[in-house]
Amino acid sequence: MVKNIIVFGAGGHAKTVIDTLEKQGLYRIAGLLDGGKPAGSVIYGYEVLGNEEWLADRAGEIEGAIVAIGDNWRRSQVADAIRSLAPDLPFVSAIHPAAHIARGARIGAGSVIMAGAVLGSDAELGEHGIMYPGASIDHDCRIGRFVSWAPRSVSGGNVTVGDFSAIAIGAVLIHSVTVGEHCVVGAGSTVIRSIPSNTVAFGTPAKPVREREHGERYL
Ligand SMILES: CC(=O)SCCNC(=O)CCNC(=O)[C@H](O)C(C)(C)COP(=O)(O)OP(=O)(O)OC[C@H]1O[C@@H](n2cnc3c(N)ncnc32)[C@H](O)[C@@H]1OP(=O)(O)O
Repeated sequence: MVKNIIVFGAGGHAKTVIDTLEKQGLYRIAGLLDGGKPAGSVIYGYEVLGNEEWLADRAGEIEGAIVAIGDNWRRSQVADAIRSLAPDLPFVSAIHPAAHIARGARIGAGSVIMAGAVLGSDAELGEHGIMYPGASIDHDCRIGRFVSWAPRSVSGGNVTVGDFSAIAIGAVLIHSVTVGEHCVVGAGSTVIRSIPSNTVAFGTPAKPVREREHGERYL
């Protein structure tokens, strides 16, 4: 049965999540919640109903939620707020029918996997992960929570990426490297050696460039 869900966020990233949900065809979008947009605005035919507080009174009418915010740290803050307002509300994942999910792959709740993305054999994408179009995570990778893979970023097998890290557009991670937590791997970089947590790294080969605070903007 089609479930009623709420999408949190009404910006550019939300448009891609809405498109993915529509193609997936499993959920009915009851509306959008975004404190930064006037209530009553309409995006792709879906109304902005208010901010997170809207949920407090109506949690019973809603069967699922997804946070459609591209920034990993902001997405986690909104997910935490939803958890405290509606602890029993499950997060759903948006998976495009043109994505390829290999045998044994596991997808954490609240994730978004867009068209042309590939999650490889026995690979694990943690909760609230994002794989943009053409992103590819190969076999046996372990990807933490709130990690984003920008368009055409790719990894070899057995790669580990810690929570909250962002792999930027077109980056390449060779097999078996580890990227720590709260890292940003810059656009077009080639990671051939592991990157410690809380680091911005870029270039070919990618080198640590500076340390990074939790939640520092990168988009
Ligand atoms: C659907 C979507 O839109 S998904 C999102 C897609 N976008 C992305 O993935 C991009 C994410 N951002 C990046 O990758 C950025 O390059 C970052 C965050 C890693 C670095 O950004 P900043 O720290 O702001 O670096 P800034 O732009 O100030 O550049 C500082 C220096 O580093 C260089 N530099 C920055 N990024 C890179 C890079 N990826 N590769 C090589 N050199 C770089 C700059 O040329 C500059 O060099 P200069 O001082 O000699 O002029």
